[in-house]
Amino acid sequence: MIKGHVALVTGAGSGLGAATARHLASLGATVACIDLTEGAAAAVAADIGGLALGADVSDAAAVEAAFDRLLEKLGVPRVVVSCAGIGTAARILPRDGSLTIGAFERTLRVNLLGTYTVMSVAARAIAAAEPLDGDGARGVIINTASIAYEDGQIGQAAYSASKGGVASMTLPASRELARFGIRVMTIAPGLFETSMSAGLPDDVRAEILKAVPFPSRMGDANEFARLVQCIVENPMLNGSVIRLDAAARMPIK
Ligand SMILES: CCCCCCCCCCCCC[C@H](O)CC(=O)SCCNC(=O)CCNC(=O)[C@H](O)C(C)(C)COP(=O)(O)OP(=O)(O)OC[C@H]1O[C@@H](n2cnc3c(N)ncnc32)[C@H](O)[C@@H]1OP(=O)(O)O
Ligand SMILES: NC(=O)c1ccc[n+]([C@@H]2O[C@H](COP(=O)([O-])OP(=O)(O)OC[C@H]3O[C@@H](n4cnc5c(N)ncnc54)[C@H](O)[C@@H]3O)[C@@H](O)[C@H]2O)c1
Repeated sequence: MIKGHVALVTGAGSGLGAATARHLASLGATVACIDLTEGAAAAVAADIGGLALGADVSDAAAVEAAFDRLLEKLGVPRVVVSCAGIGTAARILPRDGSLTIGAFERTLRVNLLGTYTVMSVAARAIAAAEPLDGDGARGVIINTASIAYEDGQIGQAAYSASKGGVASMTLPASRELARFGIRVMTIAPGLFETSMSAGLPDDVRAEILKAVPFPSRMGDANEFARLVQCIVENPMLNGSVIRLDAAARMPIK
């Protein structure tokens, strides 16, 4: 389902998405790279001979338009990996008495609604495609949560809620899409070295790394990409959330 097929990666302009796009291309896939703007996806797409597409995943019309272009240029993707997302840090009750409802809404729109939107648009196209094997497999959708969906720190109520939603969607989505030969899996990474985690204050990062048993380090984006490959290549992986975290359990803050 990789070599000689089309794959779609969102958030492909950076970090885990970029590593995944590159890895799938190295395995022989033609990869469509979605990011906020076509320009943000362009460098990775150019490097791998893929297609750069610009779309805010929280904007359904933009996702549908980008997908229409993907179908026109490359055809139906059989592997869809949603990495697009934002990290949000905001207390429910900051000291200044402000309300952080806007941050909550934006976080849920991008991380949860955006993931659902991409999954919906992709599933509609994949379900109409020819089955690829004796099982009747047509494709696999891999979404990205975070260990924060279970170990959320102070200031991660919005982020953890968004990732908890992504994790909770996994089983019902896999149950529903099974009839179309589409598998749905979720990866919940621990702390990985990317632009997003670079935004963490050093003291926060240090405290988290103390709680990472082995290997006690930040993950490499290629280690995420290799799990994507494993999921695609093992048809018995369906409806599950895999923590990719070196046994980390995050501290309160
Ligand atoms: C300014 C920092 C921006 C950080 C950007 C981070 C971007 C997101 C990065 C994500 C990385 C990858 C994510 C991935 O999925 C893996 C992970 O999840 S790794 C874990 C990531 N962890 C976080 O993102 C932590 C998020 N939380 C925070 O960063 C902070 O909690 C905060 C929201 C920025 C607030 O910082 P504080 O240091 O707590 O500063 P405060 O000013 O809020 O508080 C200081 C002090 O005052 C006390 N206090 C606060 N509010 C009140 C109140 N309403 N009444 C009374 N007292 C209050 C508070 O208790 C503090 O004291 P202390 O906590 O020391 O007792
Ligand atoms: N880095 C980590 O430690 C870590 C850990 C757990 C989970 N995650 C999750 O992994 C995913 C990838 O994160 P990353 O670390 O590679 O971050 P990153 O910031 O390096 O990459 C995220 C990419 O998504 C894009 N993006 C953001 N909002 C978008 C939107 N609305 N529409 C389209 N594209 C959008 C960004 O432009 C960026 O290119 C995110 O969902 C993040 O929550 C990251």
